[in-house]
Formats: sequence, structure tokens, C-alpha cells
Amino acid sequence: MLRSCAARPRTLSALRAARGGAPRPARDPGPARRSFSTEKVIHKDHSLPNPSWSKDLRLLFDQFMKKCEDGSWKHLPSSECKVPQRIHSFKTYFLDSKPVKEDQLSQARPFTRSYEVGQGFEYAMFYNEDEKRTVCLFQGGPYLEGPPGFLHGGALATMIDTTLGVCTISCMGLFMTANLNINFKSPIPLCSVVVISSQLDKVEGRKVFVSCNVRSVDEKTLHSDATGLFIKLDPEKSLT
Ligand SMILES: CCCCCCCCCCCCCC(=O)SCCNC(=O)CCNC(=O)[C@H](O)C(C)(C)COP(=O)(O)OP(=O)(O)OC[C@H]1O[C@@H](n2cnc3c(N)ncnc32)[C@H](O)[C@@H]1OP(=O)(O)O
Repeated sequence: MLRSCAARPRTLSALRAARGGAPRPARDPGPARRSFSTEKVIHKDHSLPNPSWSKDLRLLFDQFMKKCEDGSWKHLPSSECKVPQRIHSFKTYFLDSKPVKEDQLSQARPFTRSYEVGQGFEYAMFYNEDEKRTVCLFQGGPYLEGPPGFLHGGALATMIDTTLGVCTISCMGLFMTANLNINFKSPIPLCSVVVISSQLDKVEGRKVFVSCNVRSVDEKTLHSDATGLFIKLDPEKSLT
């Protein structure tokens, strides 16, 4: 179900107006609160099709949604990674040190979901529990340019890290990336769609080894392959 937009918190006045009540006159909230609201943010699922999605991305999305029908694959909604939940889980590992202020945390959002619709990272993820695989369908928008006309390598690295991270988290819990090794084999045209296919290879104690490849939609071009090492967080150790 599509819910209201996460980008701008809804104000109490707007909610009152929607219910037929008179909106309160606008007040300047003061410099400390001008740019954000402490009201509860309603999270939208960014992993569903939007008008910026190309035909390729929509077709692939539909194909994978079909694969979900027998339960072998699961669509991973972006709203499952709500910022407050992550902060809550993650705070366990910061223990007494508080390197980030509360008001900064309240504005936090996942890096890959911080661009306007269609300009940055457009993607959907699917997870196969039996095969321990995660697939990411990714369309890199115009703000992710590296070499003219092509996707920035760092943008691809971000999506590889995210896909491998989701693969690890879906299988095992809370982890941090310790090592990421990427071979860039063929540049990705800006605004095109690629498929990032990742799998969990091995678990050794707290260490999880994952790998992935990045291919064009027709599977003819191997754009990249990568391996990652994720370490399960030790609640006894502070991260800072
Ligand atoms: C995650 C929250 C939920 C989010 C949901 C949204 C999903 C989005 C997903 C987004 C994803 C985005 C993800 C991001 O952006 S994560 C952000 C980028 N990553 C970091 O900032 C991590 C920084 N590093 C650390 O904090 C620590 O080093 C960690 C926690 C990783 C390990 O420190 P810890 O003190 O706990 O462990 P240890 O030192 O006892 O080592 C343990 C074992 O590991 C081996 N080892 C360690 N390092 C390396 C290495 N580099 N190569 C090879 N091996 C290494 C080590 O030899 C030892 O092996 P052994 O002796 O036992 O055999």
C-alpha cells in the first residue's frame, strides 16, 4: 500500500485542515526548528514503481513480483528499514558515547533515499531466503554522473554495499561492512537499469562473506563483480 510521502513531515495544521478543522496560523518555529519537524514521520515505500522508472525497470519489477507469488522470493519494502528502528537497534552499539546529536539523528535518512524522485538511486530489492540471495534492480539517475554520460563508480559502490548489506542483514542481523572489493569491468550508461545479484557465500563466526555481480538488463554485459566482508556487531564493543 502506498502511504504518504516521507520526504516532508506532515504538519499538525495540514492534518487539521484535512479533517475539516481550521488550520492554526503559521508561526515561525525559530531557527533551531525551521528545517525539520519532530512530529512523527510517515514513511513511504520508495521501492515501488514511480513515474521516473523506465520501461526496463518496470518490466523487471513485474517479473520479480511474479516470482514472489509462490513465496520463493520476497519483495523488500524500503519502509522496513525505517530510520528510527535502525537508530534504536544501532544505539545499543554506541553505549555511553554519543557522537551524533539527537536533533541530527532526527533528520537522518538512508543515503540511497536522500535524492528527489528519479534524480538519484531508484531501486527495488528482492530476497530469496532458501538461496540466501538478494537481487537489486537499480536505475541510477542524472545526479549520479561520474564520467560524462556514465554512472559514478562511487554510486555503484554504494548500491553494491547496500545490496550486500541487505543480503547479510536479511540472513543474519546487524552488521557493518569491513571490506568491499569491486572490479569495475564496463561503465554503466547514466539512467540505464542494471541488476545486482548478490549471494551469501560463507559464514565464519561473526564474519559473513558475500559476493555479487552487476549485469545489464539483457545479461549480456557484466558491468562489475564484487566481494564483501561483513562483521556481526559485538554488543560488548563500542563502535566509537
Ligand atoms: C546495519 C543497521 C541496519 C541497516 C538496515 C538498512 C540496510 C542498508 C544496508 C546498508 C549497508 C551499508 C553498510 C555500511 O555502510 S557500514 C559503514 C562502513 N563500515 C564501517 O564504518 C565499519 C568500520 N569498522 C568497524 O566498525 C569495525 O572494524 C568492525 C565492526 C567492522 C569490526 O570490528 P570488531 O571489533 O567488531 O571486530 P574485530 O576487529 O574483532 O574483527 C573480527 C574478525 O573480523 C576480521 N576483520 C575485521 N575487519 C576486517 C577487514 N577489514 N578485513 C578482513 N578481516 C577483517 C578480524 O580479523 C577478525 O577475524 P578473526 O580474527 O576473528 O578471524
